[in-house]
Amino acid sequence: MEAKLAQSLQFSITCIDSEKMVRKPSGLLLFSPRASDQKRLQVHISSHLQPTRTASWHKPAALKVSCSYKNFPDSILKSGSFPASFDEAMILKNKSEEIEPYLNGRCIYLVGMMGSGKTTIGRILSEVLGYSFFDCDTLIEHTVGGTSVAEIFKLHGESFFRDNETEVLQKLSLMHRLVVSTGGGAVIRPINWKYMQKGFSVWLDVPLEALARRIAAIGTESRPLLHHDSGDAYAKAFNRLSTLLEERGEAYANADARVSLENIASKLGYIDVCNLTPTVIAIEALEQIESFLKK
Ligand SMILES: Nc1ncnc2c1ncn2[C@@H]1O[C@H](COP(=O)(O)OP(=O)(O)O)[C@@H](O)[C@H]1O
Ligand SMILES: O=C(O)C1=C[C@@H](OP(=O)(O)O)[C@@H](O)[C@H](O)C1
Repeated sequence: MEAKLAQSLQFSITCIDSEKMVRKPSGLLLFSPRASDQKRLQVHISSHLQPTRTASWHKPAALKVSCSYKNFPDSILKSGSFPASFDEAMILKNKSEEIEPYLNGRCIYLVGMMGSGKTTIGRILSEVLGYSFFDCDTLIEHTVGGTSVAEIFKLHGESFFRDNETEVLQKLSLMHRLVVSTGGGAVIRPINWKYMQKGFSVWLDVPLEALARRIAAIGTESRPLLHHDSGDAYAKAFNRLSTLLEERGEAYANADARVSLENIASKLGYIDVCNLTPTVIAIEALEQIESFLKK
């Protein structure tokens, strides 16, 4: 899919007719929240429903539902090595059906530091919303003849990479019904915001410690700005990421919506953000988009 888009980016842009593709939500879900919230919620999802905060995802609920696991795409129940609970998957599906009509086909751009989960969360969001998913880095790699991001940095330098990044964002901004995982540095050029403002931008705000843990676990081969040959992987990643975050913090805050993992963890009573599954984070992203839409 991304290969195909990369080709179309080079020749012509195929604009997707969002009107024809809008999904009509339907279904009936019955939620029985636990003792802490005795109020029984009946959530009718109909095409006339206003986007309201109906079932709150942060209260794991005993669910009486009219569907089964078969109703969920694989990516929701299992994103990489992160299995989602049935409750989480149900709430995500519910929330996505609720807000999808109000997006009017506008794209969602995920921004955030390297390792913040833009690709992981982006794939989940695209699946539940019935959108296509694109990763800017992958599109840039295709545009530059299949050269990896690391090689592009090495052979042509960062500003060449940034020019390609801007070009890809400009072309994506002409399209509809996409979830786009941008590169961590896309926020530094004001022109990129002009393109992203055609849709909704969502900042995945992940604490530095968690980012450094993730980067140390997966390595820095594909992330040239973090690459190092030796030394303590966690400490190196932490130091480099913290410098980058100082430079970019304000730029990320330009996003329409912010998904703070610290805020989600505190709502759920978790001490560490590493307990948050991608599905829970995707639900919060939809809730934050919904709040933005209501402004
Ligand atoms: N909620 C999460 N908890 C733990 N690890 C995560 C979570 N989300 C993503 N990851 C892991 O972090 C790494 C970076 O995620 P990725 O989605 O590639 O980030 P980005 O696209 O922002 O660089 C991957 O190994 C991914 O599996
Ligand atoms: O933060 C950055 O400047 C970069 C982030 C990377 O993308 P991810 O955020 O997807 O890792 C990639 O675009 C490039 O290595 C530069």
